[in-house]
Amino acid sequence: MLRIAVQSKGRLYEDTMFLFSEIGIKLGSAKRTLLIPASNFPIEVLFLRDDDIPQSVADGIADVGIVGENEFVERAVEANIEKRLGFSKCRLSLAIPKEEEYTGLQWFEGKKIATSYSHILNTFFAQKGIHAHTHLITGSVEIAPSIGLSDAIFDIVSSGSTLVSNHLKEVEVIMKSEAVLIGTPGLSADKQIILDELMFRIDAVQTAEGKKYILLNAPNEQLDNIIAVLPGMKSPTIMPLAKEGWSSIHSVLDEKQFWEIIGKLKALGAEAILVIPIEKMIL
Ligand SMILES: Nc1ncnc2c1ncn2[C@@H]1O[C@H](COP(=O)(O)OP(=O)(O)OP(=O)(O)O)[C@@H](O)[C@H]1O
Ligand SMILES: O=P(O)(O)OC[C@H]1O[C@H](OP(=O)(O)OP(=O)(O)O)[C@H](O)[C@@H]1O
Ligand SMILES: [Mg+2]
Repeated sequence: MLRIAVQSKGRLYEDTMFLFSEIGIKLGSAKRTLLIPASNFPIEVLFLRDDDIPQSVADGIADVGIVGENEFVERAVEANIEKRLGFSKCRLSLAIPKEEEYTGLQWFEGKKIATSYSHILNTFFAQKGIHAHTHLITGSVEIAPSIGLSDAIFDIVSSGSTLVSNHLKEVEVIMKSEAVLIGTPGLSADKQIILDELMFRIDAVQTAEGKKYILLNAPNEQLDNIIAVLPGMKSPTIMPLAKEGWSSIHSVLDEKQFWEIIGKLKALGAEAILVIPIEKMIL
């Protein structure tokens, strides 16, 4: 059994539960139980505050954990990043009152900065030769300047709307973050097998992201031209239609190239184009 530490409530909790459902891991719905085994996979889920996840993995209390990279770097513990998960994306930024004129990093010299990420901030300032005072608070960081607690803040930013509603402006991005799967050093061979299966399933979900399955009908004389514009995984599947001289073509498209390719296909005489989402992809 592999033990995985997960945030007990909050943003990462939601995103992690969604990942578990996509990779087919079912958890019993025992409310307020902090250690729940999956019913169909050899893992048990340990629910913790996200701040405690890096240490619990480093100590081997949990074998692996899902946590924001920001929190992992802040704790500076011995654990490995096994996989970047691509969700809960945010950045850690310095922000100052919006009426202040920002003059570059020197602005922070001698200033007081409220943050929950003092290790990351102090490391950054030490590298840049700036002497500032960090004031550690664990929440509601954005309110600190307006109540006289600090001159500036260093905190998580995503859309930026929390900064705007607190009359702050983002002036420096220090770190980009996303959820990561971390692992304890020296996992046993048995547990490594379970972790490999877990990562295989996550890969299948990640590979399918941004990909669409496309089906279309085309006149046979245009087949070569149509195949030339379709990237596909290896090559498209082609099947004859009951209608003489026509074929059905199936392929996989990247969402980013989607509209450009559809335009070309239509120009080549493609008809009845169907685009279907792909849930998982195993290459
Ligand atoms: N607005 C956001 N957009 C995207 N990701 C975010 C955002 N806010 C936080 N995150 C990411 O989600 C993680 C958890 O955020 P959350 O606000 O749920 O934590 P918390 O308040 O510290 O919870 P806990 O009670 O577990 O300590 C953060 O460490 C960060 O990696
Ligand atoms: O740039 P934005 O999109 O506004 O997001 C940034 C905010 O999101 C997080 O708080 P959250 O909303 O999770 O609430 P919390 O204070 O309860 O952690 C974070 O602590 C910031 O305050
Ligand atoms: Mg926390």
